[in-house]
Amino acid sequence: MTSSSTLIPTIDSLEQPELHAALRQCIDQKTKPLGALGQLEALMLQLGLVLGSTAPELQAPQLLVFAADHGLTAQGVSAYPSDVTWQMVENFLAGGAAVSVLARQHGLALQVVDAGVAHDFTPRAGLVNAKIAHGTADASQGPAMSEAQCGQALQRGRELLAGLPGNVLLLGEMGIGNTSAAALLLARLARLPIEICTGRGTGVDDTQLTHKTEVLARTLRRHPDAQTPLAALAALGGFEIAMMVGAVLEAALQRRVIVVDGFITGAAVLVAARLQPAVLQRCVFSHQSAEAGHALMLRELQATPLLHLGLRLGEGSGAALAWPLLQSAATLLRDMASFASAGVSEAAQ
Ligand SMILES: Cc1cc2ncn([C@H]3O[C@H](COP(=O)(O)O)[C@@H](O)[C@H]3O)c2cc1C
Ligand SMILES: O=C(O)c1cccnc1
Repeated sequence: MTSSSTLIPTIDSLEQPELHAALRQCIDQKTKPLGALGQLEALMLQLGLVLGSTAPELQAPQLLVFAADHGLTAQGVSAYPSDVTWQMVENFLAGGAAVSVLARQHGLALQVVDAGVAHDFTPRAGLVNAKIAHGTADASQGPAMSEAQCGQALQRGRELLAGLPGNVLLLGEMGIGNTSAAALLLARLARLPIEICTGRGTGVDDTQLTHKTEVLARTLRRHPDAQTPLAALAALGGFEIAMMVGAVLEAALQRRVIVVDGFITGAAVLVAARLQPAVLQRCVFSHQSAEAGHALMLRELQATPLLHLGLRLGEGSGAALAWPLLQSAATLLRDMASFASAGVSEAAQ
């Protein structure tokens, strides 16, 4: 594998005390009671800090849906067959999936990245071929991917960002079995019991959930040495997750706003944050998923999600749904009058 210093960029902390003070002042001087825009005020502040302006403009938002298959599905950890991964990729490209509809509604440029689907696609517009392999190996039997493959996925993820227009990246994913990979990464990197990290994913019943949890517990025991973020990613992760880690790191380096979706995109952000903690300054957490481990993951990341809609879909659907809130935050910051400009009296005393 290429040395991790070339794979992993250094993400500097956004230390900008003057801009921070200017943004706080700007937000507090808007014509509203102090703090009255609630969580949107934190978002306004964050967008200003990431984009380096008291009048930030969100430009050409790009939604990338990273797709891959998982060898662990051989152990019966999902309610759906692996073929759904490539079939849903076709559905994304045909414009019929939930994320396709939402991206169209909101004017988000959508591309599907084949990070490692076990299927050969016909090349076409909207589909990026970044296939590392036809699915990972079964992580209950050995490492999901080699260190070299993990490095390739990180590198490809970084390269995808080069030349991508705009200043916002929205994350999405598709991969039958990937709630298992995400639960394994959460358990290992946050040192949490696998029982509380494991959820129903596509909707496994009680018996299947018990089985899934046993498989994941066994898989963790199979990889006692995979303790660092990169070792855990290679042993337990997936190609779409590894490629998202690279994309998140590069997007952070380029000072893009990163809109995180649910449990699986969150797992990629968890790995990236363990490598370079300052990536979190650039991340907006769109929603809290109904997937059991997601609340724990968000707590681990000290993240406050924007929406609580009981979604458990993935694809980037939550990120797309939260997009109008980011637009509103940026527009309010730019266009709202101040007490002085509007001639409105400030608080008494
Ligand atoms: C039709 C269909 C569309 C989806 N879109 C996203 N997922 C979601 O479900 C999968 C993860 O759940 P598990 O770990 O249980 O397999 C991922 O592909 C995720 O994106 C879907 C799942 C299905 C069945
Ligand atoms: O939270 C998610 O992103 C999620 C949950 C269940 C299934 N697929 C994705």
